[in-house]
Amino acid sequence: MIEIRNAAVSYRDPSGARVEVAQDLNLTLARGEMVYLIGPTGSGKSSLLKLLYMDVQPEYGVVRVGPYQSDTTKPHDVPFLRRMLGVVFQDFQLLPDRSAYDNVAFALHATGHRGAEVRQRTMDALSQVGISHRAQAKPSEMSGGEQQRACVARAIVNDPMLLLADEPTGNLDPRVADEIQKLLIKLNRQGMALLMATHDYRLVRSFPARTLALVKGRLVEVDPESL
Ligand SMILES: Nc1ncnc2c1ncn2[C@@H]1O[C@H](COP(=O)(O)OP(=O)(O)OP(=O)(O)O)[C@@H](O)[C@H]1O
Repeated sequence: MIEIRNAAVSYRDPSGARVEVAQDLNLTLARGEMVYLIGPTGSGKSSLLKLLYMDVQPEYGVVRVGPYQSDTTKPHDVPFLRRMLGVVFQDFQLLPDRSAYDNVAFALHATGHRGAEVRQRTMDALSQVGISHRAQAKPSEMSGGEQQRACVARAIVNDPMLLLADEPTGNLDPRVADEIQKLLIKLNRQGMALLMATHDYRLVRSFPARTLALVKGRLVEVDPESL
């Protein structure tokens, strides 16, 4: 259902020269699978996630997400592809002047939902992440953990098949990081595939799952216990 085949990622440097970040990337994610993506800073973890939400096109090779394939998906189809994915970032990226409720409801409005359905689904998502009592709080009134829970609610409210998490615990202390990780694992067990980029080897050891490392531009399977 989710596949990267022989793909490479490259960018242009300021002089216009092509700089290859990753080559021969191969990844298959089964329905409901959980995978960690580790690697040193700058190794290309975020770029690999961007391949999947088609923010970056592969230099060569193919990316498939459900029925969408990178070489045939038109720009106007990308928003439909993204409805199948939820994305959570390290730096939350909540709208600062809106409540947790509005931040989550916004994602539903963007996909054409209206009225009572928005209210019901927004409150369900906030309940699932444990912050329904903070629905009216603005980001500045919420703890880091609460803000990340609101981001997770926003990411899951459209019921995605895959949750992409890019360093979701990077701004949180270890206790709160563990709570967020438990939340992501709970959602994964309910059937949502999870691909999580992280630097936090302590977290990977505490909650082991299939772990892939980006090493010199290539994906290598590693034993989480060995980290
Ligand atoms: N839009 C871009 N234009 C040019 N170079 C880029 C662009 N995005 C990323 N890069 C470069 O590609 C490389 C991989 O970046 P990427 O953000 O994917 O790595 P990462 O493993 O996620 O890093 P970190 O752990 O620090 O977040 C880096 O050298 C980065 O500078």
